[in-house]
Amino acid sequence: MMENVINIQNVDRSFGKKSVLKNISMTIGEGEIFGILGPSGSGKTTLIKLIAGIDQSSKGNVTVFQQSMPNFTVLPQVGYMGQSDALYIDLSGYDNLAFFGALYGLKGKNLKNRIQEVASIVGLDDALKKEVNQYSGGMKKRLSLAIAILHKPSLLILDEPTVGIDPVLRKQIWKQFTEMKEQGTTIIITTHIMEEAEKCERVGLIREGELIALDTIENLKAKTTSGKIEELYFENEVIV
Ligand SMILES: Nc1ncnc2c1ncn2[C@@H]1O[C@H](COP(=O)(O)OP(=O)(O)OP(=O)(O)O)[C@@H](O)[C@H]1O
Repeated sequence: MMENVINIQNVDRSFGKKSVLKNISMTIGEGEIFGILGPSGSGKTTLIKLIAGIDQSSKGNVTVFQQSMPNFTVLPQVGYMGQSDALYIDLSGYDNLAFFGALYGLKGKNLKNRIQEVASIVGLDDALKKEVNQYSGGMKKRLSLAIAILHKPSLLILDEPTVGIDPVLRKQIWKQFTEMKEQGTTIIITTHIMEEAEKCERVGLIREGELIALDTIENLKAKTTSGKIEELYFENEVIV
């Protein structure tokens, strides 16, 4: 049986008087590729930050690997890639990877090999020696992704991972996600692009902080008359 890695129960998140997440409940299973789809400002980033333990809910519970979040003991098992790059731009790509690798406790030959491995996954083999301030936006994004997967996390949380990445590399990165999934990694991806959401096994649709639908792409499409998931955003009824 597939175990639930993530359990979100009646979660609210407010900033002052502004309610950004409203009574969200969902579970995500081990080895699932789960998409969080919603327009800009709907609350996707806020939600995954609660899962990653970077932020705390105002109400309700988030558990990851059966631990109530935020929880430091869970962090080594989590890889997180935010929307803005957290890179040292005066260092080379290699040194960025070496720095974060050391934080994760990787050393010596293991670290070296793993850096080569992740660099090749994201197509940065030839750019590792360059300083990051010479990288393009897409290259920085790929380096951030390489850092997020460096320690082989069991849970990978990615905020719009393939924005600014060309289709060829996007395909390669998705292939890697599938391989990681097959090895049991749970992957959560936020996106506002339908095509990207369609690659996920299940998708939660968020609108103005509410989870309006959650299902497989196939089932979500079956709930529409046009066969287009976008349609669900224009319905008033919440179908979770
Ligand atoms: N720390 C904060 N203080 C106040 N408001 C915040 C804070 N963080 C997020 N918000 C607000 O919460 C809402 C949801 O933001 P969030 O970043 O989660 O949306 P999103 O769906 O990820 O959007 P995008 O796709 O543009 O990143 C926005 O209106 C945002 O202004």
